[in-house]
Amino acid sequence: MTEPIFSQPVIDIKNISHSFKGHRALQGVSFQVEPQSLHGFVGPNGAGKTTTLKIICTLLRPQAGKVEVFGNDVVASVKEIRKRIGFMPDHFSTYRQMTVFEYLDFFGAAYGLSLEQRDQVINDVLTLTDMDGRKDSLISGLSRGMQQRVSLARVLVNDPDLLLLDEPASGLDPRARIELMEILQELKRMGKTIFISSHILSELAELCDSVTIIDRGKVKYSGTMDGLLTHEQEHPCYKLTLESEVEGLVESLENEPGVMEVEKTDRPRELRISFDASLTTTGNLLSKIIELQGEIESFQRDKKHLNQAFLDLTEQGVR
Ligand SMILES: Nc1ncnc2c1ncn2[C@@H]1O[C@H](COP(=O)(O)OP(=O)(O)OP(=O)(O)O)[C@@H](O)[C@H]1O
Repeated sequence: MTEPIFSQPVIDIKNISHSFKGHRALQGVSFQVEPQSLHGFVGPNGAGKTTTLKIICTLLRPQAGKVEVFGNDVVASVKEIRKRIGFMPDHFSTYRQMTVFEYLDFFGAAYGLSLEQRDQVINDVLTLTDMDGRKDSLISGLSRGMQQRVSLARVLVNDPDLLLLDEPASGLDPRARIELMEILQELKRMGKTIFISSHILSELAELCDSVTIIDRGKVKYSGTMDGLLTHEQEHPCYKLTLESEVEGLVESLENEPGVMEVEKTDRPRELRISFDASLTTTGNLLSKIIELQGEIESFQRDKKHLNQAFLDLTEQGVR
């Protein structure tokens, strides 16, 4: 893994507020995004995600507060910032009657790349987004998942250090979603910082290192994913996979003090166990499982449980 290039936060938001015709879309929002991290930005519809993204990528000036991207002020250093970021909006804009190559070539030219550079860059970004074979396809004929990947390829044309993605997974089927997440992980490995908005926390839980949760224009949490778990950790939930079935294990665990629920998941030999942390510990649970002759294959925190944390923090919760 490469060492972080920047010691300062890539995005530093200090106390920004923004209103539209008297409606307060953002109220005193502050948070930071660390270099080379995958940072989730989660909130229900209308929470203020797009407004914040637009401010970060210099499309909207904050009415109060200060935003720095790579240490540059978003109001004073628009050009410097734009050179280093790539913004992917939540909808595919026009250009549907172009081929994938024409579309990327158009943006490459707009970024001032020469003909030779464009050929090279377009091949690279199509390989990265797994769209090699689709160079000559019309954009209008591509599936939504493929259009999202072309949109991502477009964002990569100027080799940005920071990617800002507005709801990139919305409307994608599970397979396309997984493929997109894999591409984002690869981009992170390449040293890019990725800021990704979503209204579904579970969609980002496995992917992101850190997360900011926003609701009705106010930040409810900002920090590591694991920190979010500890933040709301009164009733933690773990997934247990056993080497082999153990008869009566579910019932025995359910009778343990502090255990709230034990349920079998769709996967073979996998159980989901939630408990009251003030009454028992993971150590107690593991001891009990071993005592009952359970051979443990894996025992890990269930990140889907994060949805509960999100519901606790926001009034509307996840859809
Ligand atoms: N141009 C605008 N004019 C008036 N109101 C606006 C404008 N843009 C956003 N808003 C309002 O500001 C609030 C925040 O909107 P924003 O689009 O930032 O939320 P969001 O979290 O991105 O929502 P969604 O998930 O639905 O896209 C909403 O109440 C929205 O209606």
